[in-house]
Amino acid sequence: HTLKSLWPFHAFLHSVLQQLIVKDTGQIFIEPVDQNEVPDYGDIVKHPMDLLTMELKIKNSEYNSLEEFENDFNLMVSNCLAYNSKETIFYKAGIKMRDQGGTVLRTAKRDLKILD
Ligand SMILES: CCOC(=O)c1ccc2c(c1)NC(=O)[C@@H](C)N2
Repeated sequence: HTLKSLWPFHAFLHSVLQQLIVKDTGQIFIEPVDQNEVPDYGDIVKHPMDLLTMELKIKNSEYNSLEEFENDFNLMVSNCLAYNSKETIFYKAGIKMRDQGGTVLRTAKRDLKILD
């Protein structure tokens, strides 16, 4: 059996998401930005994304490939780097998530290839 046939694809994505959640030590990516707390967020960020929303999309089978999952990860990070100025904690956490999450995704992509 390969992972693809034995294990539903969404179980694989869920394990990748868990690894990204571990990297979010400041827990700033774990749920949607509260636009009541950050009133101008919607003026700058047109397509918000966060890890909880990605989990719900996995459950709804909305990802048909690792690339689609990766696109939402990259959207989440680019929103963070676009909205927050460079000297902020949020921006620095965005850089860290881009780098550490990128490594998680590269390994996941390699794992999928090996299993084919
Ligand atoms: C309770 C106030 O919460 C926030 O101000 C806040 C909380 C979470 C945030 C965020 C802001 N900004 C962001 O760019 C994304 C990454 N996360």
